[in-house]
Amino acid sequence: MKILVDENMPYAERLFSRLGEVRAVSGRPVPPDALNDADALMVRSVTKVNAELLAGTPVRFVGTATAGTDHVDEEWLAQQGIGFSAAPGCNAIAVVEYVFSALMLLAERDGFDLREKTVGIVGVGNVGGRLDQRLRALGVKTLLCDPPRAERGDDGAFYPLETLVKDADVLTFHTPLNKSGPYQSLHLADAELLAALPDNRILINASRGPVVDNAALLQALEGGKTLSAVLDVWEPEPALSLPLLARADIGTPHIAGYSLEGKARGTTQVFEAFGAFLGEPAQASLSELLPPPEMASVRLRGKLNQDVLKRLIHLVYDVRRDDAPLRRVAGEAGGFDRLRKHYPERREWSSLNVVCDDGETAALLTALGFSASAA
Ligand SMILES: NC(=O)C1=CN([C@@H]2O[C@H](COP(=O)(O)OP(=O)(O)OC[C@H]3O[C@@H](n4cnc5c(N)ncnc54)[C@H](O)[C@@H]3O)[C@@H](O)[C@H]2O)C=CC1
Ligand SMILES: O=C(O)C(=O)[C@H](O)COP(=O)(O)O
Repeated sequence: MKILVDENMPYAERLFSRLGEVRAVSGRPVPPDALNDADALMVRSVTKVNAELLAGTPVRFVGTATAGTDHVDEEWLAQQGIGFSAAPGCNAIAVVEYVFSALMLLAERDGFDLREKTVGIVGVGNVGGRLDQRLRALGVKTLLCDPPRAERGDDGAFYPLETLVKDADVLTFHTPLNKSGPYQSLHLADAELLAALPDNRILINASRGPVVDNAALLQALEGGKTLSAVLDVWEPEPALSLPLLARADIGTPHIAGYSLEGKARGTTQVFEAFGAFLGEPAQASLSELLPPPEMASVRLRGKLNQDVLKRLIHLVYDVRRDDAPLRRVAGEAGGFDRLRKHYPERREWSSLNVVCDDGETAALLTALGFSASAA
């Protein structure tokens, strides 16, 4: 059994070698000769998986250690009888913490209290749903837009996108990239939506670049639109628009989901799915894989206010850490991918044990996702 894994998939060699012979290769592009004798292929979002890549190869299973699947032609794989698994929700917490990190930064810069803002969440699945929970735990009002869920009759109040455009101070996109169909999300934020957005709003895209029409956004910003833009994903990648990056308030190289925990969950989820495909139960736990965090514990005195929360959030992950390097290298060939490939360790809030002298603070931090206790 020969298993090809993307070289940027942490722990893949260690886990998949329990099931076969592993070879780690580049994902953009996958060396074509590597596919000639591969039985399985484990990719990340940078690899387009389709007939062009796999026709005529012996590959029988494809796993992607990602939540998004727009890089995979699932219909073609099914037609060919090739097994497939993604890793739904693996990095949702990381994306939520990215959004919080960005909002805390803008709140400090522009002098607002997040609890006085309304956050509109477009796409309320693994990411959007967790973001909603944490924002509400903090006392922030949210407005949710998810037509597929609304039409399924899921619990909760769902609003049309127009309502969020009109009433939300922050518009944050967490949909898959649907290029067509009833729930098309390609250019969901288009010139018309941008024109309808009142001044001084915040737009966040940590889903897929083309969910926001990047040319229309640049045109709006160049035309004097007062809008703060937080962009983790770009149209196109990796050759993003440098003028748009220059206008973005925060710009990062598609790393919102790049916590170590998120990446490790991605690998373990596809490892377990491949084991099930082979009929060989395979299990892996994060605790056997993850190293101890660099910063494990802090003591917190008194009540939690926004400033203290911001400092705690930025202690674990500060989005400026990823914004500055992108601005430095975005114009260089290969710069975008290099930052992603050599991504420094980043942990999730749960890795920080916060010992509080106030019980309410400990309870709130726990609800937000930190490991908190009162002592
Ligand atoms: N920047 C990054 O590093 C990451 C980006 N992503 C992207 O974010 C997307 C969302 O991630 P998850 O929440 O894990 O996916 P998910 O599949 O759990 O949730 C997506 C939600 O969007 C809704 N939706 C679909 N079409 C919609 C539309 N046109 N308008 C509004 N809602 C719509 C779905 O009903 C679903 O509830 C992924 O598909 C992926 O493309 C995910 C993880 C990391
Ligand atoms: O899971 C997803 O969907 C993502 O967007 C990933 O964070 C993308 O990471 P790579 O697979 O491109 O490393």
